Amino acid sequence: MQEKILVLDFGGQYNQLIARRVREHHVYAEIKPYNKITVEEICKISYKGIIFTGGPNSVYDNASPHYDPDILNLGIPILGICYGNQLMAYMEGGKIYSAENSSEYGKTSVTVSESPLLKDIPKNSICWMSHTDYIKEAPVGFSVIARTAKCPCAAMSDEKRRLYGVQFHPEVTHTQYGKVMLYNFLFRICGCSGNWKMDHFIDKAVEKYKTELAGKKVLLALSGGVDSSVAATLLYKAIGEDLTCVFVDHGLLRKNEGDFVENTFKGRFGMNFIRVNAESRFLEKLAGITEPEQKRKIIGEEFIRVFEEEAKKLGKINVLAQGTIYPDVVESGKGDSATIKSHHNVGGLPDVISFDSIVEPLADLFKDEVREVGNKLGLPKELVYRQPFPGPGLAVRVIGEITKEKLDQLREADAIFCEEIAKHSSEEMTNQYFAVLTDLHSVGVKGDARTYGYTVALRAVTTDDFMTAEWTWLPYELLESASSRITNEIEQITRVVYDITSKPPATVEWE
Ligand SMILES: Nc1ncnc2c1ncn2[C@@H]1O[C@H](COP(=O)(O)OP(=O)(O)OP(=O)(O)O)[C@@H](O)[C@H]1O
Ligand SMILES: O=c1[nH]c(=O)c2[nH+]cn([C@@H]3O[C@H](COP(=O)(O)O)[C@@H](O)[C@H]3O)c2[nH]1
Ligand SMILES: NC(=O)CC[C@H](N)C(=O)O
Ligand SMILES: [Mg+2]
Repeated sequence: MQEKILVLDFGGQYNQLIARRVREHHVYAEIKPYNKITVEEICKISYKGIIFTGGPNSVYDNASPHYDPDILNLGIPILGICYGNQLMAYMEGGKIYSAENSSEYGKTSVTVSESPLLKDIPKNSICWMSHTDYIKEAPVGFSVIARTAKCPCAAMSDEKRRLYGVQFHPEVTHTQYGKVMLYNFLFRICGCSGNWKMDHFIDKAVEKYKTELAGKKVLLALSGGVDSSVAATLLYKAIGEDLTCVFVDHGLLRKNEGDFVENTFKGRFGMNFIRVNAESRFLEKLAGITEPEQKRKIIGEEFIRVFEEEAKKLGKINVLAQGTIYPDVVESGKGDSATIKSHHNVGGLPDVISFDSIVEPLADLFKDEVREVGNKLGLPKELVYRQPFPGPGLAVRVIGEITKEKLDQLREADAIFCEEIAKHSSEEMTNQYFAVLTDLHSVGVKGDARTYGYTVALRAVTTDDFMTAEWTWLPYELLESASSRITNEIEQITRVVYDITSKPPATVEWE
């Protein structure tokens, strides 16, 4: 029988990441919402282990999600992460507090003691935190097995009952020994053997869509980014000529991007390709709008209206396909997860759509898994390793009201920053980099005269899955030449700052 791990979902941002990390150890993992599976069902499936995820709630709120206490009596090893850890401590009689200065976000030094969960991990290392509440006293029967400066119980265990909890996130790569901890849990504690292999995702998907979409025509929203290009190639393999790719130039693209996408796709890969120039209608709809969520919703709706019009022109097309990936879904708020931002292709979709169905072949995958699929499909490297670019484009990088003039300035600033990164051969250091036109004016002096112009923020991040990220330590010389060129070459920009915030607590984009 196939070994399985249950990931019990309390609404954390990293649930799919936990499943994926387990997958990387060749153990199959299944995610279930905490209230959608009973203890009897858990017993019947005979899971090798259970992982409680993090979540946005506080355990002492009566309305917060709780598990059935019998779950601890099944004899199945359990690992609680963050909220899952706090919940286990709380329900077993430990003390959970929240204090103004108890929050920890991002990289944190942790000191561990001996435990099967922490085998082969040095006494001092770095873990990744994202919490406000903390366990002040572990429950009776549990020992404290890790501490940080602010967290008196950063990990706990009841070895006899094989119950473990960690306050930090072993599933994110920034936790130095997270992978080892999960290995220890799966192999030393749950006794897994690791015989599961990632099935041939491509073959399975192609088979599935061949059947599901037989006789149907599909319009694929193609941005020229990694995700939709991979989705297009996958669907083209399944349905060939019945696929039409529509690329919308909404006037919110980077410098020369529309032409790049058109030149890359037109007449290549054999796919039907249409470019729609829609700048004026997008800018009209966005005029005067400053609130980020409202911008995203307007763009999400306008995209769909364009796709509907194109579908009508082409005859009967009932299916819309998008390159949605898992992080788009989770940040838009799903189940018990908090809404961080409505990605235009998920939370920003309008309620009424004329397509019968939406197909998203990559919705369970992370960016780096999508790239792996792209490589296997033989897509060119410059496409597979393109840095991501959000569907709402520069609309979420012009803070405040959007105007064509501001967009043009930002396009220039962004192009200069990108050129300088290339000139300093720093592309390998960073996974995404761009300029933001802030809404802030500041006083400057150019040619002995007073100026009062815009402030541009530069952002570069290092990450593999875009769920968490660190700001990139770009060389000072690069930052200096980018700043000097931007303020010299673009008259209205008088100040340049560099964003040094990790995710969390910030996000990659500013809006
Ligand atoms: N300009 C566009 N024209 C048509 N469809 C788009 C456009 N921008 C985004 N989309 C659709 O929205 C989806 C989500 O956008 P997103 O930017 O997350 O993905 P992507 O552009 O495919 O990849 P990447 O994350 O690498 O930029 C895309 O996969 C695509 O289906
Ligand atoms: O298609 C998209 N539609 C959106 O609305 C959107 N918002 C953010 N992003 C991209 O997602 C990654 C994570 O970004 P955040 O930390 O800002 O959420 C980063 O790579 C962002 O560029 C988006 N992509
Ligand atoms: N990431 C989490 O699971 C956070 C748990 C809880 N909401 C806290 O802030 O402490
Ligand atoms: Mg994109």
